[in-house]
Amino acid sequence: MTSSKSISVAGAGSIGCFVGGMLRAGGHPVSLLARPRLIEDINRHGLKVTSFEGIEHRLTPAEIKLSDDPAAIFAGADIILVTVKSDDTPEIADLIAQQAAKNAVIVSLQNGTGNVSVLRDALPDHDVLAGMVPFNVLSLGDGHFHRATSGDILLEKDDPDIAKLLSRPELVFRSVEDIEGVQWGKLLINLNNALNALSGLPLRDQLAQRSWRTLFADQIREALAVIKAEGIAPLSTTPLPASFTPFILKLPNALFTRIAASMVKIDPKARSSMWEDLQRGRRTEIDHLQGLIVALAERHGLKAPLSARIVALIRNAEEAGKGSPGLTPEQIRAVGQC
Ligand SMILES: NC(=O)C1=CN([C@@H]2O[C@H](COP(=O)(O)OP(=O)(O)OC[C@H]3O[C@@H](n4cnc5c(N)ncnc54)[C@H](OP(=O)(O)O)[C@@H]3O)[C@@H](O)[C@H]2O)C=CC1
Ligand SMILES: CC(C)(CO)C(=O)C(=O)O
Repeated sequence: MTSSKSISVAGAGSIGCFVGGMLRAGGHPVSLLARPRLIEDINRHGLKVTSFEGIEHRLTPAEIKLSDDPAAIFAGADIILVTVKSDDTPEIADLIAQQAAKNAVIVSLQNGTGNVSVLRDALPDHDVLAGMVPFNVLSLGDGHFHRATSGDILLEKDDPDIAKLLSRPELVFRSVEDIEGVQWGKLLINLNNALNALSGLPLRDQLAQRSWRTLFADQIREALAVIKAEGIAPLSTTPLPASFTPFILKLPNALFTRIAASMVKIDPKARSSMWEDLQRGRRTEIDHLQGLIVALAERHGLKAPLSARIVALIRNAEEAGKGSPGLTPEQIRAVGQC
């Protein structure tokens, strides 16, 4: 493999634009499959990628290929990064199947645990790799995408090593042996996406409050029991084992803040991707997060009342279409006395 690869982003939004922009700044030719409104934004303002540590790159529209036509974006791609929301994976997989060369490597950079099997089923002739993005990216408008928390992108081990090829000091990709464990570990962390979306608070303000962390911890405990029944061992992406996370979350504010600060950097603007979905009136990924826990609980004859409650509250918020309902942890628990 040569060092510069032609990279296509399948579904440019927060993650696709940030990762795509950083890879372009690192010298790879990058093309983005995007909606017309985003193409218009980037054509007008350029693509700006920034990060909480002070990184900033500005790319002119001439430096990045943009189109809403999958044929124009996927033909000639060496690597296709899938960055659509989970409900859109079947559709994007079909578009890739129709337009991409067979030697294109497909990398899912999505949350949830089911996207890679959807891609593999639709793309049997392709090498499909699982990936996991631990950090938060905000779409700030006018073609500006801001990375608001820390962490390296983790990829399933492959030969040749795609992680090594894509990695650069400003955006590290690392290959890991047990990507499935990592995905399940991330799912536990993503249980807070819905809480953050329901709260309407920036992540840092939300997690600074013990009552929110306790609710998050209770959800993790409920999910861990279900995941264990499924025979899965989730892997933590922090130095602490996944089973330890609820204990840390329940610590008093000052102690929690000190421990959390040593593990993750988080700037005041960070919010979950589900909050962004509610704000924009889009369908969320709730079925792939708490919804999956509820489905697995049913399969094993277990109960997951807290997850079920949160699914219902997110559904209500999606239907209302008014963004975050701004609930408190007490209001969330009171809905069903959890
Ligand atoms: N945002 C974050 O901070 C993080 C997100 N993730 C995960 O990464 C994945 C991507 O999330 P995120 O970047 O936030 O999602 P976004 O919704 O911001 O981006 C996906 C984009 O793809 C577009 N899209 C979908 N289908 C097509 C198509 N056929 N042609 C052109 N454009 C298309 C969507 O448009 P439209 O909305 O109009 O359909 C949307 O703009 C998710 O699984 C998420 O959970 C992981 C870590 C952090
Ligand atoms: C914020 C983060 C990184 C963890 O909740 C995320 O994965 C998301 O927003 O989807």
